[in-house]
Amino acid sequence: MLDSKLLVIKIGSNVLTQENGLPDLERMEKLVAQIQHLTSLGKKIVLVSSGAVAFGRQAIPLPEKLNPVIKKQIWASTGQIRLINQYQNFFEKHKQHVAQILVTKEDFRDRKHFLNMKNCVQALLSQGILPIINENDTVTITELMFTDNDELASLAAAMINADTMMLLTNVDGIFTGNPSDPSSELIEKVSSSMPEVSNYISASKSSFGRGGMLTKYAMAKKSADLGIQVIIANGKRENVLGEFADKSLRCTWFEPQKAKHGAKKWLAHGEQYYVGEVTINEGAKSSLTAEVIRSLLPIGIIKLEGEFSKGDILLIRDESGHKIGLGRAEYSSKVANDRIGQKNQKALIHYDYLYIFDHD
Ligand SMILES: Nc1ncnc2c1ncn2[C@@H]1O[C@H](COP(=O)(O)OP(=O)(O)O)[C@@H](O)[C@H]1O
Ligand SMILES: N[C@@H](CCC(=O)OP(=O)(O)O)C(=O)O
Repeated sequence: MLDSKLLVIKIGSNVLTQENGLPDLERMEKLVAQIQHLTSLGKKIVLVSSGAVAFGRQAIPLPEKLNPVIKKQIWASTGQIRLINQYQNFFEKHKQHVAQILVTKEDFRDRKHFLNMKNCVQALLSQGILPIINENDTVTITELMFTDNDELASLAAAMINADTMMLLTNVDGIFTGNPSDPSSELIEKVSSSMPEVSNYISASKSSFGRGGMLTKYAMAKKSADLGIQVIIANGKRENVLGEFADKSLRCTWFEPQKAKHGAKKWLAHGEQYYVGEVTINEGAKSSLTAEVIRSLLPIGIIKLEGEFSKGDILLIRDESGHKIGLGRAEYSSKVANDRIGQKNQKALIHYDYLYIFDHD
C-alpha cells in the first residue's frame, strides 16, 4: 500500500445497517472517530456515503403495492436527512464541520457543472470542512442513475485528483469465490498484469447494496488505471481505518498505474456521458494512437453524429466503427459540420482533452 494524502472513502449501505435493517449507529460513530483519526494524521478526506434509502426504509413504512420508484424517492428523501443529521451529530463531537453534496450523473457530464462541483469540494477541504457526497436519489431515476455509489466514488476520486479510493463494504475484499465459502481466498493485490479477476465475482450483493462486487471491481480497476490506488475493505472491521493508516489492513489492494492528467481523468469516465460521435479516417487514427498524441483536426473527420456544444464529450470511432476514445469538443456540432474534411481548421479535440482507450 502507498502513502495517501487525499482520499475518497465510500461507505456502503450495508456497513451502516444491521442485519435486521436498522441503522447501525454504533458502527457509524466508530467510523466517524476513525475518519477523524485519519484527518489528525494530516490526510484530507471526502466521504461518499450510501444509506439514505436504508435509513428511510427503516423509519417510514410504506404500502407493499406502492410503485417502487416512488418508494425509493420517499425513502431517499426522508432517509438522507436522517443520514446526514447523524453524521453531523457524530462529527460535531470532534468539532468537525461537514457539508452535504447531492449529485447527479448530469453534474459529471457537463464540464462546467463538473468544475463548479470540483471547486466547491476543494474549497470545503481547504477550509477543513468534510464533504459528504451522495447521489440525489429523488431526481435520478433509471437511466439517470449512477450504477451505484462505487461509480460515484470513482468519479469523485478522479475529480479531486485523489491518490486513494477506499470502498468500504461488508466483506474483506474480493475473494476467489463466494466470500462465505471457507475454501475462497482473499485476493490481496490486483495489478494490471494479472489475469481477469472478475471471473471470480458473482452477481450477488448484500441485502441493502445496489451494485454488488462486480461494479466495485470495475470501478476500482478504472480508478487504478488512472493512477489512483484502490482499497476494497470491510467497513464492519473494528479498526478498519486505523489498520489502513498503519498499513496492516486485510483488504484487496489495486496497484495504481502512472497517474493521468486531470482532464483525462474526467474524460475516462465519459463513456456514458458522451453527447456526440465523431468518425475519423485511418490517418487521424494513427495520429491519435501514436506515442506522441496529436489533436483531432477536421481534415481527419469523416462523419459527425448528434448535436453537441463546445465542452461536450464526444465518442471517437474509427472507420470500422470501433470505439477508440473520448474527447472534449472545442466547438459546436454546427461549426464542426461545416468544417468536416477541411484543411487548416482549428482542432475539434485538443490533445489535452483526449482520452484514448487501451488497445487489446
Ligand atoms: N468474489 C467475491 N468476493 C467478494 N464479494 C463478492 C464476490 N462475489 C459477490 N460478492 C458480494 O458482493 C457484496 C458487496 O457488494 P454490495 O452489496 O454492492 O456492497 P455495498 O453495499 O457495500 O456497495 C458482498 O456482500 C458479497 O456478497
Ligand atoms: N444513494 C443510495 C445509494 C445506493 C447504493 O449505491 O448503495 P451501495 O451499493 O450500498 O453503495 C442511498 O443513499 O441509499
